[in-house]
Amino acid sequence: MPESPEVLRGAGVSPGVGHGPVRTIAGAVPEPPADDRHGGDAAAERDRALAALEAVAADLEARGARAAEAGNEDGRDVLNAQALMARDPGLADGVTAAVDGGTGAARAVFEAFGVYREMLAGAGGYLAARVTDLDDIRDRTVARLLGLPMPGVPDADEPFVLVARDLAPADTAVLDPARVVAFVTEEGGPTSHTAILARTMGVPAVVALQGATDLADGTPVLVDGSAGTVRIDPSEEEVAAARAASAARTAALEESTGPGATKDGHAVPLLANVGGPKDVEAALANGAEGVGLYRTEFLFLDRSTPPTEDEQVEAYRTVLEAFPKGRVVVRTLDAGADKPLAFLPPPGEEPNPALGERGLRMMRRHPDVLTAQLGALARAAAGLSTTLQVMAPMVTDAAEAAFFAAACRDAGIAHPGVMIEVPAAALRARDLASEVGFFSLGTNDLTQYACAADRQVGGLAALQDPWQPAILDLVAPAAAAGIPCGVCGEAAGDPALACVLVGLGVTSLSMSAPSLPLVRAALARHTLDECRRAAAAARAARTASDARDAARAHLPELEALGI
Ligand SMILES: C=C(OP(=O)(O)O)C(=O)O
Ligand SMILES: [Mg+2]
Repeated sequence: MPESPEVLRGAGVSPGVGHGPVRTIAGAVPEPPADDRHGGDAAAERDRALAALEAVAADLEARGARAAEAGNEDGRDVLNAQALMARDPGLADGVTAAVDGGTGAARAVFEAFGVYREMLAGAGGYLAARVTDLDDIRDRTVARLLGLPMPGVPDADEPFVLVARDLAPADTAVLDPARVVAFVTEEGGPTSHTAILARTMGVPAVVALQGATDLADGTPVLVDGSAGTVRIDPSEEEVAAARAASAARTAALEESTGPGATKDGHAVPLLANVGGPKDVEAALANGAEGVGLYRTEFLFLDRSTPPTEDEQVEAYRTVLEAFPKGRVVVRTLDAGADKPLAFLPPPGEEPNPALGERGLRMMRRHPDVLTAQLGALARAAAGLSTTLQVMAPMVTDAAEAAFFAAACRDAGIAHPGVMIEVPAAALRARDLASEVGFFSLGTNDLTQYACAADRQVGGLAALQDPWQPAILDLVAPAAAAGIPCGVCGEAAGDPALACVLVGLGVTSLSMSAPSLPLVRAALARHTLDECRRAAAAARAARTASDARDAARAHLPELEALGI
């Protein structure tokens, strides 16, 4: 049936249904003209400028208090630090001097911030990373003085659908999942960090939706994060039907508990992807049997110096202790490309950072950082019953796998493994399997590299699809290489694809915690044989969408789960 023009289609990256009015993150605030002069009353103009700064500081503090009430204490700290910047006496002096010289309030604010901006940018590292925070305060103050809409996440009393070109980490620090019923972005691919964040928060999301930011504020929309659709001005019946499907799914999910297994009892441990101790609660709440991917670089994003061994031990031990009967797979730092770390910059200009020094390549250049991390991991696991497994990202061949295994052995780590996310490693998985004890397939990067489609480019979403039969062809040799082979890329969280991966021989699945129940339910309703038939049918297809359809034909129970 052709779809009505009221339905826009993007990439569904976080399941669920959200209904509410559109609220758009306002666009850039323009620079006030350089010749902006006030009418002559300098005292009044100065008061206006300083009052605007104070109002911005107070608003940031109020948002901080709301973030803390919603349990987001990191968000509160970021916002309080911004409020302090807005109240900096040196900044007020700069504004006063410019206004006294005849400059209009908005331009005076813009120029006073400019001085600080240069100082911070010049300082490099952590301080340079604060330039964005400073720009945000400047833009808020200028918007207030010029009567323009406030940039950043809008304030609203009723639940709303947040629409943006893309979401910056600073925008998301204050998001309250009770108020934001869905995300819709014009950019961002299925493996972008906006998509990962949406899944972590359990908020339905559609990304790479062309024309998203043309939706007028207040337009009612119905977002389906599984189908990737946004229905404009839906009827009451449509909203009710979507809600009913969503409720049926929730009911089915409530029945799905316990360890992961197919209908005929083939065990498939279901694990969580975490970025640090803060994600443990959601992992446990969703029944994770352990951690399949601990992205350690997220602990150290905002620092100009490497973390000390003691700091690391604490962060690792908290996660290890949460799974005394399970396993925790920790990934060594994956610095570079989409996860730049200030204290580990690339050695020089890299025209293609995704193809540059990242992951294990970076660690080989900084062996001291790798040794310290492995040492901290060994210390963190000492005396605990949890099984610690440690894996390296961005491994290309058997020599690199051997290097990593030796470094682990030297540190006293018993279970070294590697991620399979470079096509060369997947094709020669047997060579790598003789060096390490396990594989974990990173389907996000594997898809990026196999399809030559940068995961940060929203326009290429169709090519960043792990249903591409070529990706399944790369999974197969890794799963058949004779050592345990999990999947920790986002593909593991797609219930239909999870069944296919199990059919290809994958031995565990790790995903954002909110995806666990649906994957558990999908597996529990299909036999290993059905999964194998679905996998064979998907590999025999010629396009990603044909592969999806072909697999579904062998997974009859997906529909009952609203998938
Ligand atoms: C799990 C993966 O790692 P990341 O998304 O952190 O690069 C992957 O590439 O699939
Ligand atoms: Mg990766």
